[in-house]
Amino acid sequence: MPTAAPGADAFDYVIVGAGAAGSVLAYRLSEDPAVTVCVLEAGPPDRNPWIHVPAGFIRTLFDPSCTWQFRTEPTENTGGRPIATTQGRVLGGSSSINGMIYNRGQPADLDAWAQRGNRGWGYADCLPYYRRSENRIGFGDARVRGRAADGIPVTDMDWLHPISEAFIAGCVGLGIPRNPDYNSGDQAGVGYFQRAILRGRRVSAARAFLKPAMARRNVVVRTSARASRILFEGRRAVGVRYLRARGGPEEEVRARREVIVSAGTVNTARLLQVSGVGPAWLLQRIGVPVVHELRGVGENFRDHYASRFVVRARPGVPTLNELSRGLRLGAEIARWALGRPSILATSPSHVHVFWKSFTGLDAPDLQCVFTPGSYAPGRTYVLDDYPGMTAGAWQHRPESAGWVRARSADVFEDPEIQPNYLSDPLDRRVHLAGMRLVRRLLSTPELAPYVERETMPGPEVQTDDELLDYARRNGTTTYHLIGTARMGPASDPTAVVDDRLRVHGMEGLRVADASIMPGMPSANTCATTLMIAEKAADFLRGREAAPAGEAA
Ligand SMILES: Cc1cc2nc3c(=O)[nH]c(=O)nc-3n(C[C@H](O)[C@H](O)[C@H](O)COP(=O)(O)OP(=O)(O)OC[C@H]3O[C@@H](n4cnc5c(N)ncnc54)[C@H](O)[C@@H]3O)c2cc1C
Repeated sequence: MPTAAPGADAFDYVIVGAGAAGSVLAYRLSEDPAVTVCVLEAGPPDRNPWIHVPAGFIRTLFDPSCTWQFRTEPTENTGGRPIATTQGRVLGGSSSINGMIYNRGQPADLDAWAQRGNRGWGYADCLPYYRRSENRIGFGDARVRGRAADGIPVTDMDWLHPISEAFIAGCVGLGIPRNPDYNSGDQAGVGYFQRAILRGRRVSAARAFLKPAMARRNVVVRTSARASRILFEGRRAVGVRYLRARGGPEEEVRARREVIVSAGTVNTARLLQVSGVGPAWLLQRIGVPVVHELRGVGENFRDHYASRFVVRARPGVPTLNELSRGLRLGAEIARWALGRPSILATSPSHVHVFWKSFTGLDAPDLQCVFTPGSYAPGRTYVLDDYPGMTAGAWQHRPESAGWVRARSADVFEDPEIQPNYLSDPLDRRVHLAGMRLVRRLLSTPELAPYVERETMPGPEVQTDDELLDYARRNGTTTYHLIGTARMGPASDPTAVVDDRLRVHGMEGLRVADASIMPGMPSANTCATTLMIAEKAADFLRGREAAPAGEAA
């Protein structure tokens, strides 16, 4: 039984991770002035100015001072390449470095969670929590969209490019309807993305939720505090040990009520493992005594794997590539400073297409994205020095699953991350259909006036084998990591948390972040993570579930 380290202090709740989920939890739990909350965050405060300028995404992604520069294990399906699955390591977590897209997915995603035995997680049950965490500014059905003053602002794209308009018109010409609100519960169609951007600035979960929480007297946030171990008395979590630097002295904070792990899909699994909760064989391998065997910890890892097509635009078309250089960039900066629409305040993807890999499907199984700019071959987010446009596609709900496994008990050593991208035959089939759809979307008569030629993969790549070979050698993550502490009933031997997010077999320990998702939403993952944290806050506060919303 661990004894309190010198200087240990105690709070009602200790939250590990000030990311998307941790920020919401800190805000909601501290609404009760009678409780105290401590948040441990491995990264620094979010003072880096590039975090707050939406276009700064390109810079922060590669900056190790505010990111975990994780790499996956190479496989044949990634052409022997490791893939950079970078995550945010800063206040706001990945919501401080992400693409800012707000996308809830499809009602059926959540209904499938409920069908797996997770009571209270159907779409109608979750809808009030999406609404609670959102402040939709713009069009939307009031029964579905949230207009909470303290929610994350979700605005419409305000910088519209003629190429994007032509791309959308081309999609409509192919029979894909224009969708006025893909977050309404009816996702199919084409249109502009909605974003967590307000008045030209990114609104991370830290800005929306953590900062207001920090203004309260009952919240303490410790930055550069990397949790190294959850402390247990028997099966009960009683606190957390953390390190300020590798090899430094361990400090300790005690939890009177509960420890909540919100460290993100990779780090949550790793922290549970190094604390003795996980597959016995793995704990033995890394030399950690077993507190409780749970073989699902770190398993069921999923991500979206995307392939992108690049088209060279006709000379003279001012795409993002030209607008982000020289005098034109100066003009864009001036527009941004004046609060006018500017490329500095856009999300990396501008247009969405949610569509089907074959006709006859009930709902889209593909997400396609389009941007009137292009990136240099093999280099993520470095713009080409000629006019270009990019479209990509990924499968909504991949079957391929992998794992996250600690390599040692040292939380400064990156864990093994194996997503097994494209390993399931269905995923390869849907991925191929997505690539062929993207090519069709880039070949419409409406877009033709802007198109010179396809440069990636290029017209010589035509057969299924050639396209898959291109996907294997050039595909990338979309950074939507989920599933390593999957929610499910105790009868499921691979479940990690129950439907109130309590870790099976333990007391005083919950997980609330993207890792609990039992299946991949048909979407980018931040909106659903915020919803999960809102629900977790109600569980922790012993509140009745919010009345179920309208099912779509
Ligand atoms: C580059 C990128 C682009 C993305 N684009 C989008 C998008 O456009 N739209 C969308 O919906 N989703 C997007 N996502 C995904 C989305 O941001 C995540 O799903 C979401 O942030 C997950 O929230 P989380 O709370 O689970 O983890 P995170 O937000 O990653 O937060 C986890 C926090 O825990 C901290 N932490 C980890 N380990 C420890 C430890 N041991 N001790 C203390 N603190 C610790 C981390 O530093 C981090 O701050 C993107 C993600 C990335 C990385």
